[in-house]
Amino acid sequence: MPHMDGSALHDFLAREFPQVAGELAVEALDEAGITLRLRVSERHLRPGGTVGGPSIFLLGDVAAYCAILSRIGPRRLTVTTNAGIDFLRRPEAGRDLLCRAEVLKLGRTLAVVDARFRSDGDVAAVARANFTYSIPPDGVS
Ligand SMILES: CC(C)(COP(=O)(O)OP(=O)(O)OC[C@H]1O[C@@H](n2cnc3c(N)ncnc32)[C@H](O)[C@@H]1OP(=O)(O)O)[C@@H](O)C(=O)NCCC(=O)NCCSC(=O)Cc1ccccc1
Repeated sequence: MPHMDGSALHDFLAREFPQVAGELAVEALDEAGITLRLRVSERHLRPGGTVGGPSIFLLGDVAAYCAILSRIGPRRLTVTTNAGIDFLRRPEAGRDLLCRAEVLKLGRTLAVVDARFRSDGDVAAVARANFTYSIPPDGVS
């Protein structure tokens, strides 16, 4: 069983990361990972009218963070130490973005997460990313 379910993750983000919590929603959560939705609005668009890279990265970073916290509990100081992203296709402006983030390895100090992004209603990936996080030492949350 996960240490944090979708509702607990939602409450955690609302409390700890209110800057973005309102535009993100947990779609699905299971043992392997999470699907997080970005409610796309005007502020996520780049010149040309497609969803911009910073917004895609934000969605992936929070999805990966939540995938890890669902397994280890609310360790706030779990921090991103490495990330790489391939932008494959232009996501459409008028559709939400979904990110599926799966924990490939959960160690004592490092967690490695694989993420795929698609526009809602499409199957083709618009981006893929890898994230590594440092899990804080015992006693540091
Ligand atoms: C801390 C570490 C990852 C590793 O450090 P090292 O090279 O091993 O050693 P160093 O001497 O520098 O520090 C050791 C001291 O640090 C304390 N400690 C605290 N936490 C941790 C931890 N997790 N892991 C390890 N240590 C941790 C620890 O108790 C110790 O304290 P002490 O000395 O005994 O009193 C460092 O490279 C760093 O901070 N990098 C920048 C990371 C960054 O800013 N990322 C971007 C933003 S993150 C984000 O946005 C996430 C997010 C996503 C989505 C949504 C929301 C959030």
